Amino acid sequence: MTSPRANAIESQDVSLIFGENAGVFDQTYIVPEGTILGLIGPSGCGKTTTVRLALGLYRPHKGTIRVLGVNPATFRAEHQAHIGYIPQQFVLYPNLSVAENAEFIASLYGMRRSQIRARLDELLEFVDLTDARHRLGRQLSGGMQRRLMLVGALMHDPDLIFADEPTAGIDPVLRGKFWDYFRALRDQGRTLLITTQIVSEAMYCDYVAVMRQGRLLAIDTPQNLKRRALGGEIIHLTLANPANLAKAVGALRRYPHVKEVRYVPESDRELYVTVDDAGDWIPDVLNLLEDPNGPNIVVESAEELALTFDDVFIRIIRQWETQPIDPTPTVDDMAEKATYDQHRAGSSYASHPDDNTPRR
Ligand SMILES: Nc1ncnc2c1ncn2[C@@H]1O[C@H](COP(=O)(O)OP(=O)(O)OP(=O)(O)O)[C@@H](O)[C@H]1O
Repeated sequence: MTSPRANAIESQDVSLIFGENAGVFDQTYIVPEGTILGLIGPSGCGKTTTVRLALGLYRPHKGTIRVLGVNPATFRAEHQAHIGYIPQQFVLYPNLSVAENAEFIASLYGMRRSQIRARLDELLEFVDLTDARHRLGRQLSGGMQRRLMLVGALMHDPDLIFADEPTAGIDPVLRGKFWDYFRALRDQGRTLLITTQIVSEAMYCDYVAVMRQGRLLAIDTPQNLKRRALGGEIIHLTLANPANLAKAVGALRRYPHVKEVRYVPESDRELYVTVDDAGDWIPDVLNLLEDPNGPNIVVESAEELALTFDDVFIRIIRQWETQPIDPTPTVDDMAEKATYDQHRAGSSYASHPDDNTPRR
């Protein structure tokens, strides 16, 4: 068995309270090294505050936070050298070229000219800005400015990258490209914490934290969040003959692996059937219904109901509003669950010596 990766970020019971429902409350989460955590929630839910706490720009009123093994409130230049940050409000020098803007940022990290030149060529290529390297900041489109900010955040080759709503207000094609960049950085072994209000971006993340009113409502893999929100996965069944609907419901409700059977509104021959894993159970459900010695029902189609992340998030928020849910993963996808739980178990928040030595 491979040993779990270390955690780039460990936050335990962290609160920073600006006012009633303003700030962050009892935040417990981890970000394993080499993964992307997406922090998703509406405006004002506390995403930027979460990032600022991890950067050491804010100190918590309560709880502990460790970033690359260190309390971020005590970060020194040697720690910051491992961290890249794309803030929500970015600054570009309008009269400097693309290359000069990036060089200026790199010089703040004390990089040498030869290092800067090699790194800049590589990064401009990475974000398709090579042809624009001599263009002035004020001549760049909004999308080019964003890509230049990414270059600036990566110049000093950080291990851990924070990006605060990097895809806000940009077109879907460029948004997709940004997620390609982020996943490529993840594949190089870097860790990313990315905030967004765009719920569908959850699918690009390894782990997703759903935030509302300063609280983390749920943290898990995108697939597991779907399962938790729905109580499993849903098979959408269409029968050939409406006359068999009641018989099918009876047979399915007696089947131990079926968790729930619901009628599809305004249809006389369709059903939603909740199971643990739709892919695994569709053949069994078909065999059960079509058994000539049993119900003998002809099924016209059976497929997994593809719900969007918007549906999933609405359900998570509704569940939280009616009965606050445990934010820890409770899932049955063993591989993914084991990974996240191993990281959690391995993070002994209370036992960290309060040292100030960067881990890498
Ligand atoms: N320095 C501060 N002083 C007082 N209140 C603050 C401060 N910073 C943030 N807040 C409040 O805390 C809450 C969370 O703000 P935060 O900026 O973290 O949210 P957000 O999810 O990043 O929002 P957005 O998506 O609009 O950037 C908001 O109600 C905000 O008004």
